[in-house]
Amino acid sequence: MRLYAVTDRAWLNGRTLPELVADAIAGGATFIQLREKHATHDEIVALARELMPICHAAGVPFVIDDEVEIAREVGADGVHVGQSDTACADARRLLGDGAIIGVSVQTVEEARAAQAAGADYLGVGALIPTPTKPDAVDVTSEELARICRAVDIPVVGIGGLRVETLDVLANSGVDGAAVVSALFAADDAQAAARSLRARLDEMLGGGESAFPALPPACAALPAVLAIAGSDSSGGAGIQADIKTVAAHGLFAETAVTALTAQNTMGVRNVLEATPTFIAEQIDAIFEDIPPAAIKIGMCPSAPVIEAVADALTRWSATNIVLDPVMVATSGARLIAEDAVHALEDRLIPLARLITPNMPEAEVLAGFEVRDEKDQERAAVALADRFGCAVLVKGGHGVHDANDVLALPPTETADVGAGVRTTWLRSPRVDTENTHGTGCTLSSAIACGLARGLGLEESVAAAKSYLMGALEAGLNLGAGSGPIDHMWAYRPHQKVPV
Ligand SMILES: Cc1ncc(COP(=O)(O)OP(=O)(O)O)c(N)n1
Ligand SMILES: Cc1ncsc1CCOP(=O)(O)O
Ligand SMILES: [Mg+2]
Repeated sequence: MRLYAVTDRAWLNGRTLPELVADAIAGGATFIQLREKHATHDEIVALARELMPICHAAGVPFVIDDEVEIAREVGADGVHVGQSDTACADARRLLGDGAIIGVSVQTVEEARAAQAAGADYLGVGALIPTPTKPDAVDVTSEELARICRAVDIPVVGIGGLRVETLDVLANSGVDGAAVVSALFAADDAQAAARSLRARLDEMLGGGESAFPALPPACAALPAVLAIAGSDSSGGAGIQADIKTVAAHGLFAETAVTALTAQNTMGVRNVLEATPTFIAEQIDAIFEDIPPAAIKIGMCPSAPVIEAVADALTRWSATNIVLDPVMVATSGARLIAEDAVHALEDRLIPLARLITPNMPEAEVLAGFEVRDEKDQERAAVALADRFGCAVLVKGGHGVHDANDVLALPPTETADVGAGVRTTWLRSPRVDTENTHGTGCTLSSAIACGLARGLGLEESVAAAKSYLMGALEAGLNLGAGSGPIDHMWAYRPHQKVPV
């Protein structure tokens, strides 16, 4: 809701509304509302049908002002209604749970009532009197701030907002600005959107989100299943997976393979779940809310690996990212020899991607992996042998964290060709607090796949997310502490490139 564009054909001057909307989106508009007070029913329908594909191609939600029936007729993402329009609860009944319903409010009482009636966001204004809506009720910046504090749904300010007046939003708690004339009366809507967006990002923090936008009106949230062990200290394992999936705006599911008693200084004890119970968890999940992607972490023994592989085969699971947790950073082996064989024979063949660190790559490849040349050779050998993509992580390097991704022909759509490799290079973040980085990276990759991103894109986005979590500089516990999974939600957080 950062830059919410509300249309008006009053200033077309030979241009078309679809052109202006496309320009506004190209300049950084994040939300579009069709508001044409002088258009007929048929004109609004025709305009909506032209604008909707432009918005959706860019992942931008599209709602219509006032006209609930038309929103339903054309399949818009939702409506925006005022205090004297169709009531929010009626709009919800007509459009269903998946629709986006915005409500204009001018007071805290109206804001609370709208939220209680099921509004998804609020428009508050006019903050500055504006000829675009001469009948608007004026709202002070103080009331805007009170409204933002009173509700927990997003709020956008509206009315007289231009780059020079955006300061009225400062420190109010708003999520964004809604503008009409600042965009649609501008000679260059794209440039205008860019300036507004830049100023808003500067004022409200953030900027480019680390997370790709969810599809609008997302009634069926993609689920990501983590099959892994619990880390009582919360930084790694299932806990890191849940936080990562939630931070990506997705729905986390879990099948717990083992409980560990641990903190940032070490693991004190492990209690393995029985293979039968692990299978029961996976079956329960697939029978009800099948995941769009799966991350597999700690599978401590051969019977656990067999149970997981059998269950995933039974459900023809896809988009599996396997973090072959075998060797601790200290070099200690974490799973038994026969478990390594079970991993190779049963689980790796089901994976779309495996993410070994250098010591793990060494165990799987059967030769020393000490430098970038070895890293690449191991990635190619493993991708060849298992037919899946392989990310050999270089987090053990002194100065850098360069990872190599080997893609088998099935991932490159180049069936005649062999394995292709690509390097993802980044500086090493100077911190001791790296507990849970492997778990976090593999879950974040699964999130990308669940959203429908390609494998390379998912890996790049996940690496960027992990960098942000490391750079956030969280410093908890006496040992190697956890990273900040929610870093991108903290105001004014620096965003990595
Ligand atoms: C984002 C946003 N906020 C407020 C309004 C105003 O809605 P309303 O009060 O119903 O007035 P009209 O737009 O219908 O004149 C809005 N449209 N969008
Ligand atoms: C629809 C609306 N609701 C309150 S003010 C307003 C119009 C805002 O127009 P502008 O951005 O041109 O001032
Ligand atoms: Mg209205």
